[in-house]
Amino acid sequence: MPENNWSLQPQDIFKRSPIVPVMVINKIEDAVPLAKALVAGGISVLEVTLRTPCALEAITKIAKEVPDALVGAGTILNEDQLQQAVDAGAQFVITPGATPSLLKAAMAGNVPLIPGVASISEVMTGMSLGYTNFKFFPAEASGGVNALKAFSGPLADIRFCPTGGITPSSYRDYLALKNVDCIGGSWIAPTDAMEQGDWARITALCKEAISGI
Ligand SMILES: O=C(O)C(=O)C[C@H](O)[C@H](O)COP(=O)(O)O
Repeated sequence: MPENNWSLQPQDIFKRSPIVPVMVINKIEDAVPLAKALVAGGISVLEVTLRTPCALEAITKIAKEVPDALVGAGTILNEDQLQQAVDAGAQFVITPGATPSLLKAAMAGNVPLIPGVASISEVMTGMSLGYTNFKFFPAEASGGVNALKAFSGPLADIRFCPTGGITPSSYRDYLALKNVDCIGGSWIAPTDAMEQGDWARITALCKEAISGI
């Protein structure tokens, strides 16, 4: 297996928080209060999706101003975005899918990549380049809990963070799987709570989710 020069190992990211909020930040002023609300609720691994114009700036601010959080960039689709996320201060990078060139570029850098996969062949491509930890996306649409159970036979040493379509009523079923350390979801950081500046509600949602595990 190739060695990596990453500043942080993906297994340490996976073990740090059982729930990874998928964050869509529309207003830069929301970035730090949102991150603080999540950390206050016991969730400290944060995925900021690069789906909004202020996402990179949000990553920079959270990395500087919320030291208890581990902030990563999501929705990375190519090497340019990978570089932008690294330059913004992302501590890890997470993608919905993966190309061999993106996998190779991240493996040569210092910031860990969690590649998105939806099939065993995609996992095998990642494994051949040294990857062991993957985002299973879109989890529910790609077979959900049953698919991950089936993956655990041939892919016994591979760890997954399922994301996509996971809800407050299904996250425990995923976390109970032996090849799952953490799950991703947007329900924990709802847009309406952010719009209302209702940070207490977000903290409460985190606490409720963590206490239910
Ligand atoms: O933008 C990305 O890179 C993504 O991977 C998409 C997110 O993971 C899903 O949007 C999760 O959202 P929910 O299904 O609402 O929990």
